[in-house]
Amino acid sequence: MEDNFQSAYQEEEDRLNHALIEIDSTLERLRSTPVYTGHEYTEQVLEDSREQKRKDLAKLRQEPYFGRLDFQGNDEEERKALYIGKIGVDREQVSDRPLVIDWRAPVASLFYSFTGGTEAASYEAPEGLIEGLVYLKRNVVIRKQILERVADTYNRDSDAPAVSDEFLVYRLGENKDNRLRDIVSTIQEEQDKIIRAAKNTALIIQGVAGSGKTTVALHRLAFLLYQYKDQVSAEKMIIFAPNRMFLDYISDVLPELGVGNIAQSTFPDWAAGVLGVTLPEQDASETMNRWFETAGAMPVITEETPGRFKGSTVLMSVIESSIKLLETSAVPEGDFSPWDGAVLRRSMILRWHNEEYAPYPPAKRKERVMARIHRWIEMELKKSPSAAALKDRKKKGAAREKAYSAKWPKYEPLAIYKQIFRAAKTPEDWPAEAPEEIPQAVLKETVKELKKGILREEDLPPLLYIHYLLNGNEGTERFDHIVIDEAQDFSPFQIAVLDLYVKGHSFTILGDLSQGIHAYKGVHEWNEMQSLFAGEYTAYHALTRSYRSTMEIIEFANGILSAGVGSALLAVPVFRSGNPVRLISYEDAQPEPATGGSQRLSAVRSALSSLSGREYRTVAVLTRSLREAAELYAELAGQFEDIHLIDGSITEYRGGLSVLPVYLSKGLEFDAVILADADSAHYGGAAWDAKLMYVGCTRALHELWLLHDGGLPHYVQLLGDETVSGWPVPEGN
Ligand SMILES: Nc1ncnc2c1ncn2[C@@H]1O[C@H](COP(=O)(O)OP(=O)(O)OP(=O)(O)O)[C@@H](O)[C@H]1O
Repeated sequence: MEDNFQSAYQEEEDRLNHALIEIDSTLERLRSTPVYTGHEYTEQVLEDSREQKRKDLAKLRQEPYFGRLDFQGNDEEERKALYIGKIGVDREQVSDRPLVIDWRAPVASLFYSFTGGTEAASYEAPEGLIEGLVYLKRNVVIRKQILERVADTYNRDSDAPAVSDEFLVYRLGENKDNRLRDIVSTIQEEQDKIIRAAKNTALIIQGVAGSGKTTVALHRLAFLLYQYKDQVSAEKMIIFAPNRMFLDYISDVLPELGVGNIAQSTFPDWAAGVLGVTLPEQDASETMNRWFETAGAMPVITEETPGRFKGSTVLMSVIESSIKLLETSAVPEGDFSPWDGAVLRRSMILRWHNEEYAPYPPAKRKERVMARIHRWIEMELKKSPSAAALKDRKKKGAAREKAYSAKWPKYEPLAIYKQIFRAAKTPEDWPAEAPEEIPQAVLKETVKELKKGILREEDLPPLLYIHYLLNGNEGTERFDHIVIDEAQDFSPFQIAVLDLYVKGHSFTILGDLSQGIHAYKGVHEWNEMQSLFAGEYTAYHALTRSYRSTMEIIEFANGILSAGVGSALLAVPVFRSGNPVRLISYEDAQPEPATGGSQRLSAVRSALSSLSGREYRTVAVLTRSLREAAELYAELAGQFEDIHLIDGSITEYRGGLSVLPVYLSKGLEFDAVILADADSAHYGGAAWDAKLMYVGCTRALHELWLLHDGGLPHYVQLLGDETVSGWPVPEGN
């Protein structure tokens, strides 16, 4: 075995040295080719491709590839060793096998989809299905041109021809820094299917915590840009994520994959841009803080909860019919007369409005009709008998034209939204009552808030929809692809509106219903979103393996889900074992006795000292509410270095020690997590509380400690080997 390993290592080292020599000589030749600066188009294109290659090779020199796949197609005479890297590089002779194959190339899919066994494997190539045998799947770790590791995850000639998880487990065991990273060397089969799925489909992905949803979505964008180069461009893709700090956290992955310029935004920021309005900061919204503040504070959620109703397609239909009503009665009553003696019949104006300009959306239609009226006035003016009459008519005409225009409905989204809820004066020919589909409670609350000028996140999809119905999507280019992360917090209405701004329903929608802590506005079942699309335009995938946390943490978190939520969406761990989850009561005797402050504070301090003293790069203290996080941070700040409070306004994730409320930790991960206040006084018995605790626990990669006052919620269960109680015995005892 040792000998095999030595020879494999030697073989790869030789291959690496050859590859580096080849890369260097190509690079040198390209660098010595004079840069073309002339105006000849073909030469410019050639220069662009040379420049791209210079850049690719310079990047590739450090880490040319990460994998090797030995494959022999049924039609081929011998097996080939294919080296797979982040960037593909062809050899000088096009007929030669590429030096490095891009991980997104069709043949590279075998590296990910092959699951072992002796049977033939196949992949889809442009020329059709290619079948053959895989002989070897090998991971190589190269850092700064040095071969650090060689691991065979499959070898047809060995006794156990199954793909092993060993290399994956090694990768998962590493400590993480403060950024999400690419996973090209260890993409798993279930993830690969999503990454390579066809473009014009609304993909809906339910993935357990830590199943790689965010990571997969980013790799999928890189794949789409490669596979559909002529149809999509990075500038026309967008990622929606829950907050600006999260966007910062994921911001390194795409550049690592060689992809730039993809827009990243939160939904409110993007919506505000389209609507041309400025919104107040959403995150610290009073509702959220009120609900997250204490156990059991969450009201019962029904279809009449404002967030749920405003996110429903019922409101969408109400808006549609309201705008139709407005449109049919848009042309003011009576003929138009710019001055006495000149009359433009209403029937003519109606003809322009209802027939000639019918294809335009209402606001544009009004613009066209008014422009036509203006031209008519100018023609009429030419008939003026004298200069004095002309002057007088011009003045009168302008005033009456303005007055006539003012009689049209006000085609402005907020004004119409207010009118639909009857929070503003409605046109005379609208029914006096608000549409009966709007529940009374929603009506009352919305009217109150709109009158005070308060706009909430859930008001944005209706406003955008009104904007779209009035103006079309003129001025806003349609996206080639939209990614929605944490999609369980999105509403069907949001997706339906976004569908108006994307070509071919090209969506990647990812989320986890078990993490639906914003259920007062988000979806409760994926079908609410899937049913928006015709069957052939949508597909559903489930990711069930969790890659983030150790087995102990996953089993523990699964316990919370099944006992607290009754959910069947449990995570399957990768076999990576770590320390047991630790449950520590404030009363437990501490390794270092308290030095002032409450027992609780002293327990948090001890836990933090103990965990930050280990080799972990990121440690988080999670509280139930923002207020508690701020208070704890104030107590801890003087004692610990590199400690940060994360509140809703933070835009940059700095790593180190973080103190934050659980609901803001969604999507992030930390080497170690301390859940402060993991007791029933903070986490009540409701499913929602259990979900919140589940989110907190699943942020941990290697270590999870729960501190409590002795009263644990019913869903926190002491499992056999996966949990221990009390403080760890100090080293040396
Ligand atoms: N195939 C893989 N190989 C190595 N690491 C992986 C793989 N898939 C996921 N990971 C790692 O697992 C962790 C979780 O990934 P990610 O944050 O994308 O998951 P998620 O499903 O979005 O999680 P959550 O819903 O809990 O926020 C990351 O550290 C990621 O690098």
